[in-house]
Amino acid sequence: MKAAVTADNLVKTYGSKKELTEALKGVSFEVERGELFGMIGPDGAGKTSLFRILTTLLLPDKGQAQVDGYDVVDDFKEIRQRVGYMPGRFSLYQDLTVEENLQFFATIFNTTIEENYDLIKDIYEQIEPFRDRKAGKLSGGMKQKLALSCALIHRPSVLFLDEPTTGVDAVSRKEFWDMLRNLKEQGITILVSTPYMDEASLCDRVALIQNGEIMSIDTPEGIISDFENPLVAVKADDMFRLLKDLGEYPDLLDSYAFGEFHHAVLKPETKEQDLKKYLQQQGHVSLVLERVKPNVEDCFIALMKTTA
Ligand SMILES: Nc1ncnc2c1ncn2[C@@H]1O[C@H](COP(=O)(O)OP(=O)(O)OP(=O)(O)O)[C@@H](O)[C@H]1O
Repeated sequence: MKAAVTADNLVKTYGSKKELTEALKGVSFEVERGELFGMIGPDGAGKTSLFRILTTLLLPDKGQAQVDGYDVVDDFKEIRQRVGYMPGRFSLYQDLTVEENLQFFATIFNTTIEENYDLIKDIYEQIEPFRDRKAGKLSGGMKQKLALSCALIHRPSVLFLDEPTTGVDAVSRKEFWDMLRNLKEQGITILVSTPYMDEASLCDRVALIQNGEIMSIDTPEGIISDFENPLVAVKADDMFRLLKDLGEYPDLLDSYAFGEFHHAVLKPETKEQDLKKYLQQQGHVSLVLERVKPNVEDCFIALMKTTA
């Protein structure tokens, strides 16, 4: 069976020669049917450009892509019937009510709410009590649920969600990922983009994207297992001076602020105790230094440095 999505060397540039932005610099990847696939990268990495190409809203300059077996340029009409797309800024009609929005999306896809209600039931039921409220008057979490219901109402086989959890509170974010897992169980292939590295662990596989290039594609566990060097978390009273002193330690590969700690990547074979002694000699007080397991954000930072 063919993959749900195949991208082969996609290139997209904006602007003219004077001011050229290379949004995608030859992006290739595949998503299997039924996968929950995360495209993870910061603002400006190229995620929106990529999703727009795959949903036939933007033409690539070079390269090819297929969605559900159809070519994104030649077969755009077929693809539009088969994909659901939830853009970063929800594509809701603010002046229409919840129910009118859903009705509208059902009508343009030549279907009815009733026909596919089983697919959206669990999601839509949560906002149904507000079905007469204008979309513009909904909370962020409710808008997100309505936008997802609208993107699903024609029962797409591949669903593209562009930064669906950006600016959404932690509880709604968690609920949203639970909804995605339920949809995956119903056989829908899902591509979701996010700038939140902690959401990587919720995907089957992820691609880490930066500056229009995919740096790595793997399961979240696979990405983490590629991080081979010892990693320590360090904190002390003077965090600013601590980062500076870490930067001067010869057996360190990298150091960066990480929440309430700094993370320090040691050269292989380097002993944490030696680093601790060095920092104590530098006069750091309330020093805490502990070996930690890397997470996807550490891997992203390490890959950024090696591909820069
Ligand atoms: N219409 C456009 N004209 C010029 N430059 C653009 C246009 N759209 C995007 N870009 C630039 O292309 C690059 C990739 O943008 P894109 O929106 O695809 O990335 P992104 O990862 O989705 O980030 P964001 O979350 O900020 O949308 C950025 O440098 C952006 O400024």
